[in-house]
Amino acid sequence: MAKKKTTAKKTRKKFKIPSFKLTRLQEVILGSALMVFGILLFFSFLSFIFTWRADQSAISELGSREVVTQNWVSQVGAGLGHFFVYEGFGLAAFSISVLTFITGIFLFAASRNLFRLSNSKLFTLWAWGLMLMLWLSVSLGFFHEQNSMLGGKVGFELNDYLQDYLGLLGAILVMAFFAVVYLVLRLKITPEKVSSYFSRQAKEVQESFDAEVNEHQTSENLVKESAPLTSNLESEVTQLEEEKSEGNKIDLSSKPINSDTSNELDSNAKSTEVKETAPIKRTVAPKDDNDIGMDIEQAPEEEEVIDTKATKLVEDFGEFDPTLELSNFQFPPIELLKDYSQGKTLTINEEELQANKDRIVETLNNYKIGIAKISATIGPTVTLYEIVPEAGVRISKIKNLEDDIALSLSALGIRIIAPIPGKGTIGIEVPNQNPSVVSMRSVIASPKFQQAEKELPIAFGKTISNETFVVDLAKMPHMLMAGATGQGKSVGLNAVLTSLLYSKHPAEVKFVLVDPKKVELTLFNKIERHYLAKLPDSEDAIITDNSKVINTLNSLCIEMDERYEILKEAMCRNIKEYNAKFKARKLNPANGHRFLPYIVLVVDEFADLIMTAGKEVETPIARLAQLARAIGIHLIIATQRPSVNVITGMIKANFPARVSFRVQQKVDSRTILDSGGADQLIGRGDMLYTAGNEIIRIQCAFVDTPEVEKITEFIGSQKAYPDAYILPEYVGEEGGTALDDNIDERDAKFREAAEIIVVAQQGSASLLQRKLKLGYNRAGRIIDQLEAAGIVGGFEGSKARQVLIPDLASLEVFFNEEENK
Ligand SMILES: Nc1ncnc2c1ncn2[C@@H]1O[C@H](COP(=O)(O)OP(=O)(O)OP(=O)(O)O)[C@@H](O)[C@H]1O
Repeated sequence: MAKKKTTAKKTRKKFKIPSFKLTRLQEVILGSALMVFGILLFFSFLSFIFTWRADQSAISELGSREVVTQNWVSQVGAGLGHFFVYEGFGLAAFSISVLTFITGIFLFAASRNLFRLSNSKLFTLWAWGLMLMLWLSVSLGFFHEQNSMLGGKVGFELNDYLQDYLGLLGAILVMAFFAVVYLVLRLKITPEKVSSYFSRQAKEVQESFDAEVNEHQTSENLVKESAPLTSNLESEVTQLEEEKSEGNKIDLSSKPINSDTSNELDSNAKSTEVKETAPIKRTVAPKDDNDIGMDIEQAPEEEEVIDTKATKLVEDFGEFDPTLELSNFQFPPIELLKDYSQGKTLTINEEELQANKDRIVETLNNYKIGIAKISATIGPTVTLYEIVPEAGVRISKIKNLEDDIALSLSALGIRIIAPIPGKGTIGIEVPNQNPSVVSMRSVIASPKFQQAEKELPIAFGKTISNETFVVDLAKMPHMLMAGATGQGKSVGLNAVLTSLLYSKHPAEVKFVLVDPKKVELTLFNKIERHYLAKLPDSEDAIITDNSKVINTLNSLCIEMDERYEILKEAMCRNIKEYNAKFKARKLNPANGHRFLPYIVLVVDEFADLIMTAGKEVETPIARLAQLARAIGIHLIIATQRPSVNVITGMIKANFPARVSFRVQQKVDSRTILDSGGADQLIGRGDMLYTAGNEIIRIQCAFVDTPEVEKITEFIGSQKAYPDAYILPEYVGEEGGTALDDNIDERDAKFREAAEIIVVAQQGSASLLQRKLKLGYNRAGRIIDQLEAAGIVGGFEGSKARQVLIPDLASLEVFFNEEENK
């Protein structure tokens, strides 16, 4: 599925429909011209059908004023008809007039808003329209004998050609095959759909038939049943009279005159009422005179309701497509990224390898460690030498000598892994003399990234064995990133963001960017209305002011709570399940359900933030980190100073994925990775990654500022949402307080809110949120104020509050009284 998606995406990237930029005036003029031309074509063709014989002789002389033609559009009509219908496609040529007319309307009526016909859709319309025309023309070619006009010359010739090679039967089969292809690809008609359509139709017919029959039967039964009742009575009365006259004693109780009949009548009436669930009844007759009969009643199987509302909605409208609003969004093409390797592959310097090997063997020999085998894996920046020590050498010995060996090899960036987990060998990583740059382009283009079946795929770079390293941010679920200044942290953050820009539609992911340095992430301003999220009323989506960060973090906490609430209501455990359910139209948007994009919070310079805001940021960050994974909020926090007062225990415990570029001291490395090694890195994107278990050395992909600029410009120049993704409003401690009925301190939208609540007779904050487009907090505060004013009742748990004012007129009276107080 995901593979299909990527291939589709690839084709979309490769094939670009040329976009002609016309001014609105040009569009109107061109649109009208095409509409007129379409109509002209239509009438030319139509009249050509009737007048072609009469005009045939004039065709060769067209152009001169003296020529008289019968065609309604005169010489032009005769010429067009001759060209398109006679010489061309026969009756199928009408498609051209229709397509031309539609294109005209599209341009004339400002297209997008009225007809939702984008350039690409128009292109598809033409392509399919022309193919259909060709098919029709060739198919009508079968009837050439009867009327040569039907398929036109093209239809006839192609049909003839097919028949020469395939015979009549073969040609018919081929045309039938193309018809099937058209139905399946264009109209999306599959055998399943056809059969489900017919079974639905059959069911409907059956139901209406049943209903009619039952109606009929009820009335008939009533008539029939009343007849035996009267005849029974009559016969019984005569019998009684006879018996009386005969002087016999009569036991009236033995013959309940009408109990049977009335029962039957009852049951008949009932059977029509409960038509669908009526049990199946039958009677087993007695075998002989001594036996008694038995009535058997069998309950019918309950009907399965397959046609639920959701499946019907999906059948009618297809799955919900979150990308529909920006359906023409084009992912940035790979060409925007620079290829730093310029086609060069990793070159192996034999001499360097040999020299390093000799030094390793010699150094280890100095410590009396014999080597049985040594092998090398060449990576982009470092080469891993894997050593199998001679039998009897204890690994702990090598581990203890780690620092000494590193010192003896005396090169920056040496890291000793003793043993390599799962291998039982010892690894020594030695930096290459000529490290190669891992370009972002190479990792984005790699199949590993393109085919990654991940929610939020991040292509970090390449591992030591030169494999592209792709991880899923959604699984991490949060990441800490550390590194001394100038070691590649900002490039790393850009690589993360670029990966997401190349893989996720704006509807699927939103970024909250916090950049106290004010310069690192500013480039992303251009994609504000596509990919960024911000607080309501804030001007810039990228947060550079530390005081605003607190509001944003708290707002994210509110978003988190809201998301949990709607997930609970939808009975989903996580965002993936929820979105799948929403796409399948099982959740009603009228109940506050919506497609939830992932939110990625990126904080650069976290140390700075902690220093200025301390607990105020730490608490919401820790809360988000603890709880936000299931509802699709993921945090990436970067810092230069990975000291314990910045990366506190609480934060560390909730960030299992850690990335470290080169740090100054071993202690920093320990703080971030819980082990040394990051102090031994060589910088320039050389990094260690851990998700809790083993530590992987990666060369981070390099993406330069101009590349990011090009990508953001490409995205920013496309049609965008009207605004950035708006986060819930958060009002700090200083905001209004609850239950104080101070008229002056009431919210500006108090009155409007009161009217909404009274009209709906439902005191719920979410109703206000929806109708007034407010944040959760503000809506909640208004509800509290409404309670204080006596318009709504008290909190009633999960139920909506009671509304104490019955209608708008009473509300008006209420406000008037309040004013006069
Ligand atoms: N992956 C990489 N490959 C090659 N060179 C890199 C890579 N990452 C960074 N560099 C080099 O290192 C320089 C500094 O990188 P970067 O700006 O990311 O550092 P930083 O850690 O963010 O520094 P600061 O914290 O001061 O902003 C870059 O300009 C680039 O030349």
